[in-house]
Amino acid sequence: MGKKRKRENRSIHPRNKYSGNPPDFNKLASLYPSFRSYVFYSNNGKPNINWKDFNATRELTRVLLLHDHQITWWIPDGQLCPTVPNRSNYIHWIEDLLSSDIIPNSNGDKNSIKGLDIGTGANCIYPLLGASLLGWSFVGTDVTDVALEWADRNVKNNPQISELIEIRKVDYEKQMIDQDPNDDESYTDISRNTEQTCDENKSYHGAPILVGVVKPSETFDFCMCNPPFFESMEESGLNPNTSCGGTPAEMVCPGGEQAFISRMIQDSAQLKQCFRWYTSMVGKKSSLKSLTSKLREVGVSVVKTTEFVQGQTCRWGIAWSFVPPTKKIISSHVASMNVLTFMLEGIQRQFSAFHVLQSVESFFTASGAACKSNAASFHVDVCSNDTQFRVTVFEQIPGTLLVRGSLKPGENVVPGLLSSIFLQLEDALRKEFCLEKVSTHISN
Ligand SMILES: C[S@@+](CC[C@H](N)C(=O)[O-])C[C@H]1O[C@@H](n2cnc3c(N)ncnc32)[C@H](O)[C@@H]1O
Repeated sequence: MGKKRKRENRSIHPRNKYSGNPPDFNKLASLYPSFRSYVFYSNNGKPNINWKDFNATRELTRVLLLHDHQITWWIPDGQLCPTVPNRSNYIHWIEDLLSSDIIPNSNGDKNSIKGLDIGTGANCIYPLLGASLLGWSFVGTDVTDVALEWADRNVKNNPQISELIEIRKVDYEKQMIDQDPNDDESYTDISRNTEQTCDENKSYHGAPILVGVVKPSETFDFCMCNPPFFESMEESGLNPNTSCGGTPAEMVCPGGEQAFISRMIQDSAQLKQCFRWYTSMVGKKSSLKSLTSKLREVGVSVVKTTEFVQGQTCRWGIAWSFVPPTKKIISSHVASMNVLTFMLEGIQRQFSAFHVLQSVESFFTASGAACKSNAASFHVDVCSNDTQFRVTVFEQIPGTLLVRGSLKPGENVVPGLLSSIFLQLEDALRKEFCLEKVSTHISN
């Protein structure tokens, strides 16, 4: 129990309303009679609810949204019931991305942030939280009638923020008609490009996600998505310890999250800078690697990942952008294929740039290359049979280093060789120095 609490504290975002301040069931029970009926007291006198009871978890979400966010909210039986503290973490992570200087902030007006929530669900949780916590405006999309009807109700029942939220139907039929019936390519050719790295060639054949949903000339600061993670309801194996509901339409899509997010990536490669940040939740850590490779293939400028620990389950977040990174982080000549860069974030306290430099040297020496390191300017010159290059380690902020590899002037290298060496180096350094949680890749 102590262990679990520690884990939750570690993961909750510091700006989350519930960080260090978990929901007070006693107080909520005394204020809301409808919630009181679900609260029971365990032997140690602590109030709790039966997490396996959908009605109890839905009522908790209702009173938390009302009490802490002044949001009037409801969903019909069986629809996916969100947990408010956990969903808030994703919102705050996006807030961090938007305020970071990883990419330049072209939208100078902090007060007019606009996001698109892919698959907003009947619960419409992200637009409701984003609008009430941060004043963001949203387009929330969905495909099912029940989701669209209830998301709309949840918006209309909150006139204080309703102006900020548009619920948009993803019109599958219309998209199919608009498409040239002989032109199957528009949706299949990009998937072919990424199939080599696609998990068992799973591809998405569902409704449009971004292309065809975003209107011409529309731009957004970000998109977010809690995708259908699973390939079947059996796979979802509904958590026996909780009852958060969830219908097949909400939980399942052919190919699962791999296919869904891969389509998001393909769409983003067409829409490019229509969004400053593309983001999605990821249900399985194993999906991250293949998604990250796909992102590299389509030429994104930045990828960031994070971990959301949600009680006993873990989820991950992945974010990417086509906006060129700020000069502050990465010099302009990074665009040349002769320079590769990656960030090491979450470096454990006992390690410094010097340790990383030493490790870079051992990494290349172990593979038979000759190395000459310069501790004063934090670089190692590497000379192998194939090529010569310099690796430099830069301190960014405490706990974050930038590692840059650059070919010696005039040096040519087999295409892809430097990036493949760098992927391995990045992997090795991350394993040695970083807490597992966060990683950032910047590549050209
Ligand atoms: C896991 S639920 C997420 C609901 C809500 N955002 C949340 O976090 O609780 C996934 C949602 O995506 C919707 N969906 C599936 N395919 C979609 C598509 N192509 N475009 C928009 N929404 C889609 C489903 O109907 C469902 O409401």
